[in-house]
Amino acid sequence: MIHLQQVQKKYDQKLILNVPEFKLDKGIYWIYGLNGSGKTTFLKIIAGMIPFDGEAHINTISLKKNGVNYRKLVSFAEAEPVYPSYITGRDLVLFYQKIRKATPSQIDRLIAFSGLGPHLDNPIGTYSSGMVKRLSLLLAFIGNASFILLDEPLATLDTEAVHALPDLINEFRQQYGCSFIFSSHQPFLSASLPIDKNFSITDHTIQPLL
Ligand SMILES: Nc1ncnc2c1ncn2[C@@H]1O[C@H](COP(=O)(O)OP(=O)(O)OP(=O)(O)O)[C@@H](O)[C@H]1O
Repeated sequence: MIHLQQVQKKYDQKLILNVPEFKLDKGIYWIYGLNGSGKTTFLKIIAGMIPFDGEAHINTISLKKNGVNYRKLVSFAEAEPVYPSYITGRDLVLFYQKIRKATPSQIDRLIAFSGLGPHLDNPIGTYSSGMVKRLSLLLAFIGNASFILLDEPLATLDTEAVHALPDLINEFRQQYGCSFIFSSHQPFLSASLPIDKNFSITDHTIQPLL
């Protein structure tokens, strides 16, 4: 379970998010919101990637008191991922595999999903934007995170990858018990997945959509 308490985020004294209390059990969740409403900020707070006021727990582990163990429970794929141009896709995959203790069979499955096999030994600077996006999704799924956060996961993906992603999500949900939170403006995923609850970010806070 994710539990946020008294969370506030400001940039330059400007309030972006104010979430007094937020709880999320296992499941698949969708976050809507206009451009600039705070979806990415919200996901980055849960991922432990940006400073904020308040507290976040996953399964009783505190981000602020035990950040190392907290971050083992959560994985995040950026909307617009950027990597150093000179390292290869395989460098990153092997790094993630090592630190997240992923099995070779899981890595093989994710490389197959990504379709990047023939390109993995090339520097990321030679990848197209869709290939970089596929790599970022591959990396987010490595290991056994309790929550996988996908920010605009369909952006720049071709139709083949768009159709492969729901299968991967369902597989990881069943095989590893992963939960997912998406932010997306594109409706395809919500039609292809059993979404447990939709949320909307408006007026700096997050509310369930009825
Ligand atoms: N590093 C930053 N410095 C200053 N302001 C920021 C920063 N990051 C985000 N913001 C501001 O915070 C607000 C929320 O941004 P965020 O990226 O979370 O929105 P979003 O809902 O994900 O938008 P989009 O749908 O366009 O991706 C915006 O007003 C944005 O300008």
